[in-house]
Amino acid sequence: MKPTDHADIVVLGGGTAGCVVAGRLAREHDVLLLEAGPDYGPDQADWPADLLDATTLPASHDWGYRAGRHVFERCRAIGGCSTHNGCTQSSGWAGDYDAWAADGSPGWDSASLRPFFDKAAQALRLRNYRESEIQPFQRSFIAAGAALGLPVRHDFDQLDGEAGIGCAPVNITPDGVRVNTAFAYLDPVRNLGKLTVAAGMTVDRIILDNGRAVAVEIITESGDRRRISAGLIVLSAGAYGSPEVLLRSGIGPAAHLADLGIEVRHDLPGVGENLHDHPTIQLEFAGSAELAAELADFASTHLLPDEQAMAKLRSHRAGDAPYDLHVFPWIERDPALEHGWRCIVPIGLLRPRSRGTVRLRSADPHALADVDHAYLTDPADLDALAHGLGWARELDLSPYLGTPLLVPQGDTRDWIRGHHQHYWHPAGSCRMGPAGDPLAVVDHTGKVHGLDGLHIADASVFPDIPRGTPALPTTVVGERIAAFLQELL
Ligand SMILES: Cc1cc2nc3c(=O)[nH]c(=O)nc-3n(C[C@H](O)[C@H](O)[C@H](O)COP(=O)(O)OP(=O)(O)OC[C@H]3O[C@@H](n4cnc5c(N)ncnc54)[C@H](O)[C@@H]3O)c2cc1C
Repeated sequence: MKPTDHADIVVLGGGTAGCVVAGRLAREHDVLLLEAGPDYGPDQADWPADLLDATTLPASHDWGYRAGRHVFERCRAIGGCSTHNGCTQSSGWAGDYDAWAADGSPGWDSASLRPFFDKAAQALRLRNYRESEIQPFQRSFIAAGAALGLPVRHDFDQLDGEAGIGCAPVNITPDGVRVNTAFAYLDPVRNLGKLTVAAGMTVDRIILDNGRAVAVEIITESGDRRRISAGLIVLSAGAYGSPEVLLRSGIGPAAHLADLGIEVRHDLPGVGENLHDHPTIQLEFAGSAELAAELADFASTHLLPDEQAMAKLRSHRAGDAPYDLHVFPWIERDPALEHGWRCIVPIGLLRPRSRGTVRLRSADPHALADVDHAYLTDPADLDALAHGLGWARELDLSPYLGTPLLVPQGDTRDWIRGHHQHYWHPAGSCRMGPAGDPLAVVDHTGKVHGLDGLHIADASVFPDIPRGTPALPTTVVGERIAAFLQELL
């Protein structure tokens, strides 16, 4: 569908949160949703099979962000990362949100957010695995964690959840389809006449006039440049994409913009700062013959998801919080190994202190940003990961694990420094906070400080990433900011 030259509300980025905002607002208002990738529509028959299949992570539709040995997958399709993610839905801890509110973001305390978590859970059709659906490797992980003293609990979507081990709810239908936010939020309003989804549209920049965002410049798939004026713009291009669009628009740290030859339209030092993610370190083993046989047996009668169970652990760095680490094992097919399976046991730090940046390489809208996560630059992060690694090495998964493929060698801390990975959870690069906070980019309603007509709603606004997987919290960001906007409109 072709976009018009004016829209009352334009949402930039049809990803996890963008679909929520567009879907909620399009019940009453005219909304144009612009997405760089394809929109496969409401009929699952039109979707690529890999994006529907929730048992494993798809490799298609990736934007292509890289830095050194790190690959930062991001989905370039309607639904954004909700269209290719692992479907684990966890909320994080109440205290994380209460801290946001205490730091000057009213309406984000856990009590205020509970109804939005409930709405998100309902829209995403969250459900818990039945006992019989838990595959053998994941079952053995729960048993091994329990043997080390962790209580078995399936409370990952509870803001008052405790340390423990079990399965989080998932947004997966019983027949294995990933319920992305396009299915959950766009499909119910596609036929109401107020939503236009324009796919294949790369947002270059936002046009400002006298301190107000008034239009957006886009590039179509055929390379044409178009300008669309808007009454209200909501930027939802994700933790890498949203700072990219702001910086190309001349909204960001003046010195960085000047280096790139971009005219400074609004000096906002926090844009692209505060980038963080959950850093991880992982153990890897070849799967044993026994594991291969049991998986084949299980798969003959059940869906076989790669990942299902998780542990929440408490390190000595957790402070008042009940936990600060996840251990989230998965299996993957590896034809180079004798029995065809690789077993991965990653440990993720849920409240990292290290902070990095998103910086433009050039003003070219097709050039991906320079993403520097600065993982483990705060020594406390390394300490906490080392604690989790020690716990994971105690797990007895013995009947299922064969040859160790990746385990610590030499000094553990040096080994972590050389092998750490990430949990695919970039956040915080347009952080929320009060006007007096020099690095805050948006206020509690998502409005960009110092500008009218421009809001942001996605994982970039997290001041500190919640201690849970971020898909559900990001959906809640969409719900929360859509509700603030409904009050304004
Ligand atoms: C491989 C993987 C597995 C994951 N597994 C889980 C999991 O199991 N559980 C969990 O909770 N979290 C998981 N996550 C993380 C979670 O999915 C993300 O944190 C969350 O979806 C981010 O949502 P968002 O709205 O901020 O961004 P996105 O969903 O990335 O949305 C951004 C959208 O903007 C579009 N866009 C970007 N730039 C432009 C532009 N210039 N013009 C037009 N459109 C643009 C993108 O194409 C995309 O559609 C996973 C992530 C990945 C990558």
